[in-house]
Amino acid sequence: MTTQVAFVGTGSMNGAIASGLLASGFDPEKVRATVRSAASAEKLVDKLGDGGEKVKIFSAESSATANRDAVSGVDAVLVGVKPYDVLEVVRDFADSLDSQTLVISVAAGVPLDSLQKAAGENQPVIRCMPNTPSRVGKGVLAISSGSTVTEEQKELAESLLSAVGEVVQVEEEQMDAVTAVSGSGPAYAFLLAETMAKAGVELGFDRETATKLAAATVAGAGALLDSDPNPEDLRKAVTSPGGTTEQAIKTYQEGGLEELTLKAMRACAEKSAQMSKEYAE
Ligand SMILES: NC(=O)C1=CN([C@@H]2O[C@H](COP(=O)(O)OP(=O)(O)OC[C@H]3O[C@@H](n4cnc5c(N)ncnc54)[C@H](OP(=O)(O)O)[C@@H]3O)[C@@H](O)[C@H]2O)C=CC1
Ligand SMILES: O=C(O)[C@@H]1CCC=N1
Repeated sequence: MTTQVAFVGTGSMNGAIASGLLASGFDPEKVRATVRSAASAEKLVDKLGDGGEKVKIFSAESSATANRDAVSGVDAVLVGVKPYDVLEVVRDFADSLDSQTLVISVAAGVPLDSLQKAAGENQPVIRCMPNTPSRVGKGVLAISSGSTVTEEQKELAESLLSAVGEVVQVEEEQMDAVTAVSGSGPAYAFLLAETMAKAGVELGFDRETATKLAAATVAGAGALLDSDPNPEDLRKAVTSPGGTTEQAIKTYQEGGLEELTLKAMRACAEKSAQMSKEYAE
């Protein structure tokens, strides 16, 4: 692929996409990445993994034109700064974009309309809600395109993003729900692993062993789900009638796991909707 791509703000999320893209074989010499501090720029080489040393890295602290330099002449820009920084950062580099450069924001709660205004009324913009398993090529990336995005540009976005996971087209109004399920979702699975490890310590393991057992179990369950995306069947296959698992599942269900999960995901979606109002322009 000869596409050139710039990552503006390369932290947890954009760093995961950049690493996943490089691991998929994308030419590191076609990748630029920016961060705010010089210290983060130094650490980024290692964080990017395969080919990280060939990526051109810019820091906004070291150069006031870092983001403008990074986006100039590329085919796609992935904006991965915190939501409250997105519009200011996009406005700052907008004049350095080629007219065809695709601007993809991965920020939660920043509406397409606001991105469009910040980038310029004819600039192609896409709102994306990815997740961090993109780092290992197992992401889910929901995208919603602005009105000026051509079919060819949608294909470019899909071909770039599908290198790190599954790309799903959604309507923008579904982004709050997407954030609640897949954007924030990895944290729920990690919380489960964390909680299981703590409970393992209560049951008598040292912390290291408990964490190893819990993490390997959640990772193994994820790998099974990957080969057979049917959680209910997989759960039933572990649960022998009258056996041990049944006791644990019953305890979870009687304790309100379903209601609590719905409540947590509603809170997440509501926060995303509230942010969309805050960043509406
Ligand atoms: N983390 C996640 O799982 C997900 C995050 N997102 C979205 O991704 C975005 C980033 O979140 P996350 O990766 O967690 O945050 P991080 O804090 O990890 O990353 C933010 C990055 O932006 C850089 N940055 C800040 N200001 C500037 C600037 N002016 N110019 C260039 N770079 C800058 C930071 O550099 P420095 O380190 O030097 O400060 C850092 O590299 C958010 O909008 C979030 O909503 C979406 C889906 C999932
Ligand atoms: O917590 C957040 O706001 C970001 C968006 C989705 C996952 N992390």
